[in-house]
Amino acid sequence: MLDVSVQRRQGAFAVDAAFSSPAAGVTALFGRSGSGKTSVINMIAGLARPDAGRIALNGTPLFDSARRIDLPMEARRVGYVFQDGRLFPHMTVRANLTYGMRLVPAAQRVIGFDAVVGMLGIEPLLDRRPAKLSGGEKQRVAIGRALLTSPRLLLMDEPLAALDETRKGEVLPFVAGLPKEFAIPIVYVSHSLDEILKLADTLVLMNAGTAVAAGPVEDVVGRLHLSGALDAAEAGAVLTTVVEEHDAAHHLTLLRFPGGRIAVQRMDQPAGAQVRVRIRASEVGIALEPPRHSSFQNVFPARIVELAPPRDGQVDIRLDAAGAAVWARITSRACETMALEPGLIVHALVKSVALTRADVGRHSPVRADGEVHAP
Ligand SMILES: Nc1ncnc2c1ncn2[C@@H]1O[C@H](COP(=O)(O)OP(=O)(O)OP(=O)(O)O)[C@@H](O)[C@H]1O
Repeated sequence: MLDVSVQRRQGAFAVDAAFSSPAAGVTALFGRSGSGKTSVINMIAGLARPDAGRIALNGTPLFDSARRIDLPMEARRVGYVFQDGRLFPHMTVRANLTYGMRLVPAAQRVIGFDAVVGMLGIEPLLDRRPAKLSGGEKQRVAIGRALLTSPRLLLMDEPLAALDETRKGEVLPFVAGLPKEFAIPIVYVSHSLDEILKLADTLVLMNAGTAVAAGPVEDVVGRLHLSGALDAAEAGAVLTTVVEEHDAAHHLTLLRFPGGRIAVQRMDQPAGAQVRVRIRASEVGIALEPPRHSSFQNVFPARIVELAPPRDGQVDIRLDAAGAAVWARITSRACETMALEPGLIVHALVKSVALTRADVGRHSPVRADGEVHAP
């Protein structure tokens, strides 16, 4: 486990955050700009000192104010990938990669040069200098450099933020593969739910310096809704599903979850693959009877769990579809006309055209022991 409980005042801003996450897979630190995400990972890395608190990795304290423990950065064995890579400009890619590796005693080096270079596909770049690399290539080298220090924990601060969509798409699969390839837990700072959907096992929600929720991504995203941490347009749910089949003629992929089937824009994942799909509340409607003639491709029964207070004439409603949380957003007028209330069984309607590739991410959860769940 990674246990973090830190307090630190920096100017007018106070961090007072506590959370625990499995020391396996990817833990995303998510929240608005200025919520304290970077401050927290800087304290884990040893770049910033908490005023008080404790940080421990698998029971080993990295910092403990009560016991006066404050391991220097190098003794923490934590790798750090910054937004902008920060490669040494005067060194070749090879020299950048081996720089960190040499600082680690040979006996502690558990990750090999060839394995990292192969996994990140950077072999053709080894003799170039950073100025001759694209943004995505630089970030892959920065990830490689951090990995070659054989860290016990890898911290990544929005490593894709400086990249355009194409480059993001190029680097993201490498990041997603790291926990499986190298069994290193990752703490990943992001304010993009799309990235989190594709990468993270655990989600820690930061708000105004505090960790307001922590847990499996699906659970926390469902709760994010009412926390004010998401813009209204982004609010919704994340479902874990399995690819059932492809409908090539209609350019759709059919996903199965305990509550039913969902058709999404055609994706490349094979049948049987586990994928997550993000369904925004604004894409979900409610009917009292299953519609007989409608364009909605996705209709499944669900029970109303709670109704949020109306805002600007709209009501967000949490539904339970065979254990999966789904949010619907309808007008308060429709809500009144239909006399919706907790406990009522209704039918959720979701437009397939709304569910694009950006909303679907392959995801193989990592267990606490580092094993990756099949499929
Ligand atoms: N050294 C410092 N001294 C004073 N204030 C600081 C210092 N470092 C950060 N802050 C303030 O602390 C707050 C949290 O900053 P932090 O960088 O941790 O947020 P963040 O969630 O990572 O934001 P972003 O998503 O924009 O990177 C901000 O208000 C910032 O201005």
